[in-house]
Amino acid sequence: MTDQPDRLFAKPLNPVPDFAFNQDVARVFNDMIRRSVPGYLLLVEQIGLLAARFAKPNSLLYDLGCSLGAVTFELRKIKASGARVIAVDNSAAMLERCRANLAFTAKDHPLLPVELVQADILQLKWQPASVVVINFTLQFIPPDQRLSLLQRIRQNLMPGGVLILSEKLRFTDESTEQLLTELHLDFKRKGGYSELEIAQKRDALENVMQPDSLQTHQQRLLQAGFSQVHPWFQCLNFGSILSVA
Ligand SMILES: C[S@@+](CC[C@H](N)C(=O)[O-])C[C@H]1O[C@@H](n2cnc3c(N)ncnc32)[C@H](O)[C@@H]1O
Ligand SMILES: O=C(O)C(=O)C[C@]1(C(=O)O)C=C[C@@H](O)C=C1
Repeated sequence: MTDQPDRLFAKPLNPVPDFAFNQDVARVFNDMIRRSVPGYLLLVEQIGLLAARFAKPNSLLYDLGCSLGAVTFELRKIKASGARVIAVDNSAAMLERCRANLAFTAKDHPLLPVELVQADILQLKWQPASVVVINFTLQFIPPDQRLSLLQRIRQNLMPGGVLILSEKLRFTDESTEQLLTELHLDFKRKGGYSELEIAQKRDALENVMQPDSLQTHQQRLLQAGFSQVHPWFQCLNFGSILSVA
């Protein structure tokens, strides 16, 4: 399945529809996320490095909101005998492409088996895991359901297991929020997005994506029962946190 360049918001839309992970987005997502999230490729690669340190043999590694499988591709390279990757997404369109992408993977080195699950991560039937990754997905979960989701993740992590949570970040300091937002828009402009695309994408995300501050994430992760919370990556207004059960 060929990916296409992201031109979804290039023409005037009236009204601008709420952003949804549908066929149109899935078709351009590979391009969209690289041009929208600064440091994305480096982040995904480093997630593989962090996960490899904590993955336990004969355990599960979860990728929650797997989209096209970028994180799953990193998790399946991990050398942990008997481990399995469970890649979850509630978008059939995303999973269809993820399945096709996985089929193309070279078979020239041993890879962990992957199970694709179409489900709402809020309704997931959990099995004990050593690694859970939720990469730019929690921000699409209703804020009042985020703590209970993190508590369920914590309860299903083995001792010493980890959650790697990456999110777009909001800043409580107004000048920081304004500066990093502008720098993010500069990043999008450099990636070839027009002012119309930037404005329409922002409107489309308005009702479906609610970023939190780093402080809110840290407090909520401790409240969910994690013993250690380590912010380890930030690029402009996008960051990632490693939390240890
Ligand atoms: C920004 S994308 C995640 C990017 C992906 N993790 C990566 O690193 O390339 C958000 C994904 O979460 C999925 N998603 C959003 N809400 C979900 C839910 N409640 N249950 C399962 N998947 C969900 C969307 O379909 C979408 O594929
Ligand atoms: O904040 C934005 O403008 C974004 O495009 C961010 C973001 C994300 O963080 O998930 C939003 C939608 C797409 O999934 C790609 C990137």
